[in-house]
Amino acid sequence: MRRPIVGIISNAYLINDQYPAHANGQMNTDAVATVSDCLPLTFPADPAVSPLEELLDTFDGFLLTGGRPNVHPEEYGEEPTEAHGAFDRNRDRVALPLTRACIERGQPILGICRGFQEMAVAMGSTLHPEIRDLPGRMNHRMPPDGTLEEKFALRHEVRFTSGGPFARMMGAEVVMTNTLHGQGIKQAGPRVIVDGWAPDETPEAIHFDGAQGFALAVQWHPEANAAQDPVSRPLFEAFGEACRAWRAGKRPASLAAE
Ligand SMILES: N[C@@H](CCC(=O)NCCCC(=O)O)C(=O)O
Repeated sequence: MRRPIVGIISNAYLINDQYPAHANGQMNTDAVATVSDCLPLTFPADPAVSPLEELLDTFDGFLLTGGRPNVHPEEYGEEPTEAHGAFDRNRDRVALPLTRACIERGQPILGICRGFQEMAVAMGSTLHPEIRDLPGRMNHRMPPDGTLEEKFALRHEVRFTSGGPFARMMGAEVVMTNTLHGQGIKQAGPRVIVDGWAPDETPEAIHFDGAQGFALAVQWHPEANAAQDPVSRPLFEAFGEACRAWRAGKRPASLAAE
């Protein structure tokens, strides 16, 4: 049986400041290929060329990657301010409906950083545009002038719920992660279960009440050093197993009965 195919959502770029492109980081494709053991294919984050039903029919699972632009606040009922920074409305219009469809169908989906925020908002959460401005919060942003190693260095602990899905997956209740984000969950949606927190109580890991399939999201970047990092590896391995099951036609019991 061929390997499962994982759709990796793109970000929008201008090559040479003039040539529009869809792309994603090589760390993401490498993690999906070598740790999840799936075929990574990037798809354009544009509903005009990536219709939801075709995405769902084409891919066995989805990776919503990080991205510098922020989810537009109108997706969670708020007005944009200067603090919200740049947006990518096309990606919002693909990622949020895709999240809801995957959670309903039990089709595997993994969210990273912006992808974590997209999945949280898709399921009713609100975001704060700059968490480091909140009392008692750390600066979760990457060092802007750092090297790649410095940007993706492990910077803070994440504490998981004892006995929760992340603690069981990682074999630990406290782990170290990197951090490259300015925004964060302000109010979790009704089905969003926060399962991991930074030391300043910033939500760092979520799953979804009633989700029948693999639907997990993390605020940090597990794709960095995914093959060696003891936190990243089990996450991408579990994602790959879920995609293999989907590829083999296995469906959550509640869905199989339909
Ligand atoms: N824009 C959101 C999400 C941050 C995120 O995905 N960071 C990784 C981006 C890496 C890069 O392309 O610079 C936020 O700021 O919280």
